[in-house]
Amino acid sequence: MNNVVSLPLPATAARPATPPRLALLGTGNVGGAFVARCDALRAAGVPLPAFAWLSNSRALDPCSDHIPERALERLRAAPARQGPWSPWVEAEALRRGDILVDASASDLVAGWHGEWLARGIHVVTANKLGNGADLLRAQAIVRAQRDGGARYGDSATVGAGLPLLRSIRELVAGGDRIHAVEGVLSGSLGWLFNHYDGERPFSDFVREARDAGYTEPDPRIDLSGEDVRRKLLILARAAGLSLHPDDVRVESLVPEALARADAVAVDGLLPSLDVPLRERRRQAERDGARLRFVGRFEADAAGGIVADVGLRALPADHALCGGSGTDNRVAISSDRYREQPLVVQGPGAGAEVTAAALLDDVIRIARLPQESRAPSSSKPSGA
Ligand SMILES: NC(=O)C1=CN([C@@H]2O[C@H](COP(=O)(O)OP(=O)(O)OC[C@H]3O[C@@H](n4cnc5c(N)ncnc54)[C@H](OP(=O)(O)O)[C@@H]3O)[C@@H](O)[C@H]2O)C=CC1
Ligand SMILES: N[C@@H](CC=O)C(=O)O
Repeated sequence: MNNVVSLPLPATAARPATPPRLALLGTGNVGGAFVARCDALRAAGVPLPAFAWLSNSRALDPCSDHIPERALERLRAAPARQGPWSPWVEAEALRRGDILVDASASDLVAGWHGEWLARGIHVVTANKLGNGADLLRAQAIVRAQRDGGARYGDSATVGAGLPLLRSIRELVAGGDRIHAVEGVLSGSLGWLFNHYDGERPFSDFVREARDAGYTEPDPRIDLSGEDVRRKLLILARAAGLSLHPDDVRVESLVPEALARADAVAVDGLLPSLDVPLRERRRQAERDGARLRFVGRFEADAAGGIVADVGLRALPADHALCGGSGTDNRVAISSDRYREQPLVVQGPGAGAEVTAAALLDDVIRIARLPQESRAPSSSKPSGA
């Protein structure tokens, strides 16, 4: 698990009879929307596990007053810290059956997913770096589910909860081979190319998408195609394909200087996107085409896989040109959907839909009977 194995591990007591509790990592856009949705559902009478604690990179709050909104406020006001230490590392121990929600974009946190699962702690994540990055880490997560008997809720990682991953898993469980997945998998890039008019600078639109909470905390992760690569890896692995990050050819939109810049300099360098994107749009317009940022993998029966991510100029009546706003639009071809693919479309970014997907997974896990919530023989989902 890379650099995380040396950190002190919270002890996990085996107390299967106690009700599960929630722990939340990340108090940003998605974490905040998650807390707000928990409050709204509780007020509507939906039973939810209580919070054991909430945390961000700066502090941990045990939520002793049982008012998560206040804990959120305290955490957001916590002073900055130096160094790689994370407050939750020394937190009150999570127990077998508890549910850890990862609403961070942290590689360090993702490196812990397998560890928690192996200890019987369920992990529900919007963070794609668990099963959408290194193949060994994704495989360890599958093994840890099997060994620890805990569930991995990853609905929020692709399409912000759209029934994409679920559909692929159900097709595979039903005996289908997945032949191809192709589509607009980025909500922010979908929004950008739905709105970019070639008049106002592209960088203005990027700032709007960032301020609306559609982009990753660092918008270069979207603009470089990295976010789509991660989603493609998650989908391919759900389809049973052992795809490595380097197996995906990625065309980045980010000029070299912007790619190399420190985080604080990113905003000032966004205008370096403007001229190249204006030219791409003008050329597409001359050709009667539309720009769409597309991710695709195709797998043949012999195990060969082609996977790529990049900006394409598509005929205006192309199936992937449909949709609006932050819509994802994704075609899945399989044994049964050979001639006409199964198409899933809907909002693929935004804090509210993402938080709803996280909470759906939490509710699904919390409602499982105790014995199937944490048996040593429960079936793993994922890669
Ligand atoms: N926005 C969207 O539409 C979607 C987002 N996602 C995913 O949701 C995740 C969160 O996105 P978003 O809310 O926009 O991001 P934000 O930047 O708004 O929030 C990230 C949070 O993670 C916290 N964090 C960072 N490192 C650590 C750490 N080591 N331990 C604990 N907490 C940490 C940050 O803490 P601090 O405040 O101290 O910096 C911050 O509170 C990302 O992984 C993203 O890919 C998934 C689907 C859709
Ligand atoms: N930044 C992502 C958010 C959801 O995963 C996107 O643009 O789709």
